[in-house]
Amino acid sequence: DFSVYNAIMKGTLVHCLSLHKDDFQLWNDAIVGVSEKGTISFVGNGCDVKTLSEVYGFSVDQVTNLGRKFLIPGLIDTHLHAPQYAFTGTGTDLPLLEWLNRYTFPIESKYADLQIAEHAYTKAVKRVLSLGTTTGCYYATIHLPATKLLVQIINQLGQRAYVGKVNMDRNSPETYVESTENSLKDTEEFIQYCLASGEEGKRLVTPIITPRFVPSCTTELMTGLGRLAAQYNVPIQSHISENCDEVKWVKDLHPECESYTDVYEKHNLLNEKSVMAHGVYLKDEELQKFADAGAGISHCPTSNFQLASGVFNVRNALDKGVKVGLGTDVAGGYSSSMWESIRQAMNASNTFRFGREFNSVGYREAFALATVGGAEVLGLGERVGNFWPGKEFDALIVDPFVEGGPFDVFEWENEEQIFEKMVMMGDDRNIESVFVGGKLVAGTSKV
Ligand SMILES: O=c1[nH]c(=O)c2nc[nH]c2[nH]1
Repeated sequence: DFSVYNAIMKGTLVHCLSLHKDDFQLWNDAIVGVSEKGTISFVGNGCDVKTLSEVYGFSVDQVTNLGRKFLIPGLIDTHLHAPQYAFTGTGTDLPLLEWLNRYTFPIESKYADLQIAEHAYTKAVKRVLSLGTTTGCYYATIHLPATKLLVQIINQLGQRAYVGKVNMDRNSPETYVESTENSLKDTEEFIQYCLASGEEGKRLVTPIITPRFVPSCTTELMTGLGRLAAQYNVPIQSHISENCDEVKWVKDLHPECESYTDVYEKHNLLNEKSVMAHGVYLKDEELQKFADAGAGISHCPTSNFQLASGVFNVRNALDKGVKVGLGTDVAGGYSSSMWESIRQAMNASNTFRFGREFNSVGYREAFALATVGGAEVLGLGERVGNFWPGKEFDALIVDPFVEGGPFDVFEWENEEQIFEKMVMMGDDRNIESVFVGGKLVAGTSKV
């Protein structure tokens, strides 16, 4: 059991104080102190190590020198489906609604079997941790026992997470559907199970209410889930406006509502604790409702490209004051790597400037979306996302010079260029250590 409690590290620190591109900070020779609780006690300039050692009461030889390795915040995946991990990178030939019926529902229905769940969930969580995802916002399946098991696995492996038991009581296959009553009962039991697993503030896993999307939930179910969300003061996640056929279907199902956003709003499922995935086809008035409600969007560009859903305009949403984070959306997304999501977010944003003024999300902003952006969307802005003192030490040690790594570094390149290469070309070979709350959860630590 390795940890960096009570440790002091010197290295190149890269993080973002906010989503604004001027709030990107890269400090050569930074010093980061981690408390005995695994939180960040201070951040300073390595040139002042002597003064810092007097102020914070450590001895200079206690400092671990990481050399030219980077110290960066852990990545935050605001949308992924744990049961779909097993078929990531396959089933790339169908649009959303056909893809759900052909590939997704048959696989998810297998998680009634706890052996399958244990095997696949363990692989999924280990994989995303090794890629540097320190917080994941997960969908499980409709099955209560397997969803509880996912919580246990995440707790054992030490990841920070939101986990939702999926709710589906209409328009679903016979083998993968539940009654409204059972759906609500199991959801409440799941919430209580998670909340009982540890004290607020110390628990790694938070329960999240998870109506799959409007087409698979009746009004009665959505109303009940809105009530549970309020009663237990827990977050909510769902999908919204991902694909044209889906948007049209929701319009047909709910002629009484003005928009897709309005359906969630009318069922008390749109508030400052909501994380809605995709939002590709949201109209400006709907984005305004998001901004007014303080609801967040999980932008999942890898998935939007793979399922040919459409392209979300991040810049427009940010300009409207909407909170945005990034998600892999495994397995709509072909990669469980948040590094891929960062790159695809840049590509997605570039499509809006073909032949026009340069206004895309660059690598600094995309990195910010994957860290501070995700933290805000999940309501964890006070606890994770960057190296602000007092926050949890959810961090990665990244080695851009690793033997056999995915890119080369040249003598004339400066630290920012090297970091840019990491963002654009890096992978788990470069990730030496992954810490959650100061605890080593993947990789090896030489600290
Ligand atoms: O990308 C997606 N993945 C899913 O599993 C899903 N369910 C509803 N809508 C969805 N979109």
